[in-house]
Amino acid sequence: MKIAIVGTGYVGLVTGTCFAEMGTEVFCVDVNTEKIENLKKGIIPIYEPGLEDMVHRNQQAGRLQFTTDLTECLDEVEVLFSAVGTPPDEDGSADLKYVLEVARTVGRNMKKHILVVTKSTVPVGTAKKVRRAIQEELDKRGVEIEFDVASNPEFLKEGAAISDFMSPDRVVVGVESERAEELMTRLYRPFLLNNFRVIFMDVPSAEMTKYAANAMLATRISFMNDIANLCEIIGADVNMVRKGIGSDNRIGNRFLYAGIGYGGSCFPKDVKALINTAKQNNYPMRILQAVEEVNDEQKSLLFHKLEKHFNGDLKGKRIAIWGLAFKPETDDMREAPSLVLIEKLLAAGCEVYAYDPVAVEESKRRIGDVIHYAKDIYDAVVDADALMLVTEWKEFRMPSWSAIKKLMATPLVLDGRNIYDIKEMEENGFIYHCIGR
Ligand SMILES: NC(=O)C1=CN([C@@H]2O[C@H](COP(=O)(O)OP(=O)(O)OC[C@H]3O[C@@H](n4cnc5c(N)ncnc54)[C@H](O)[C@@H]3O)[C@@H](O)[C@H]2O)C=CC1
Ligand SMILES: O=C(O)[C@H]1O[C@H](OP(=O)(O)OP(=O)(O)OC[C@H]2O[C@@H](n3ccc(=O)[nH]c3=O)[C@H](O)[C@@H]2O)[C@H](O)[C@@H](O)[C@@H]1O
Repeated sequence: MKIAIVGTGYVGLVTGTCFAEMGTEVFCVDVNTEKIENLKKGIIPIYEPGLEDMVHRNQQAGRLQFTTDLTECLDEVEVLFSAVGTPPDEDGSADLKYVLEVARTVGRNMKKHILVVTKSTVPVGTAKKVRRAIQEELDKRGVEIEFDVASNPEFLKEGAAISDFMSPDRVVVGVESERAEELMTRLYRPFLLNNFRVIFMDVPSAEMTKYAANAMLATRISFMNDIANLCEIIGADVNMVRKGIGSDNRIGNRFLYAGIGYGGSCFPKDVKALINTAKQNNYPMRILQAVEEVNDEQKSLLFHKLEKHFNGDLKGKRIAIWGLAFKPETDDMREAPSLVLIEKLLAAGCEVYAYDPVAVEESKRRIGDVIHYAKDIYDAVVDADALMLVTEWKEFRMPSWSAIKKLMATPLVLDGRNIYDIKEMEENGFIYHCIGR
């Protein structure tokens, strides 16, 4: 089968490459000329483990092609996935301009039946708008061509995108016709040969499932951060509490890690969008409002701990930061807790020395040289008054504490991800603060 993926970002590039890996012939389309020219040369625009090799392999096999012109492949493909961005509008609702632009391009140029599948995260009702936009363009042309729309939200996580896509827990598909169901079954069967886990449903339910999943995961994180903050006040240890509750099958042990708040391109955006959808329908999402509030405050927690340690006097302090990306195994810094922390540190008159294994270029693009970039974890802590652990990259887990103690001006460590052992840190002579203990 031949398919097109429109939007070659995190989701589009991974989706296209994984479908090609299963033998599908894929055209990846993007309006960003530089991105497409680079991809044609095999240069991958994002850091995602395993992606580069897979792109090259499928490019060489001729199954994966890149273009800026959708009309080049529109006559050949049976299915078109739209995976363009849906950034938050000013009021927090999802901005659908790119999604509808793709729909209009399809309507203006299609010559035969096509199934248009929205993979982007979009509010309930979007498939209807996509259908209407395509139909309006067909009407303008005065032609009658059948087409289907479907919803297939994506659940991959950055940093684990390939394995999430290749072996998904489930695939959710909203359809309105048997033809669409049959096409989607053909596409996903190779991924789920022995245990077919495609859940077919109506389109609005599929659209809603995506927001409900992200909102539920964000809720777990804010809930645990709230519990952690209380643990700290009353003398309990959130790590123990996490183990204690996570071993209950009904709760499960994933996504229960307290920290300095969730970031990334999706949880913050999707929680806002769902609150907004509810508001537009005169329903208050009380739980999600609290989830957001807890998360916003949590991003400042490490800064407040630092402020408390130095009795509010941070002017001229030299602070080391380990980790800039919003989570490990990615260079993505969208809504990263590091950005909130850096802003506060600079406003308080600190000098910041940061290190991240892959996100330095992205940080320079976003905030430029307002901070110093260290060449490794040891370089970052030279003469530092405090070390703040922001992203739990594996390479930060077992540093040489004796070397670090010699390099730092003050042996103060603030761990925003609870990766170090309190006893060991104290034995090594550090003043150690973490979350929820
Ligand atoms: N990043 C993630 O981990 C996940 C994202 N999502 C959702 O998937 C969607 C895409 O997200 P990302 O891949 O992160 O976005 P992204 O910003 O990385 O990529 C979007 C791409 O679409 C392109 N584009 C915009 N308008 C276009 C048009 N008219 N024609 C062709 N290309 C166009 C842009 O140039 C860009 O390369 C969003 O709705 C997001 O919420 C869903 C699951 C996971
Ligand atoms: O819609 C999306 O874009 C995606 O959003 C998240 O994936 P992602 O944002 O890539 O990363 P996560 O691993 O979910 O982490 C999100 C944030 O939560 C934080 N987090 C995660 C887990 C946890 O226990 N505690 C915690 O603070 C992470 O540090 C990170 O800042 C979801 O996990 C994916 O299923 C979804 O497809």
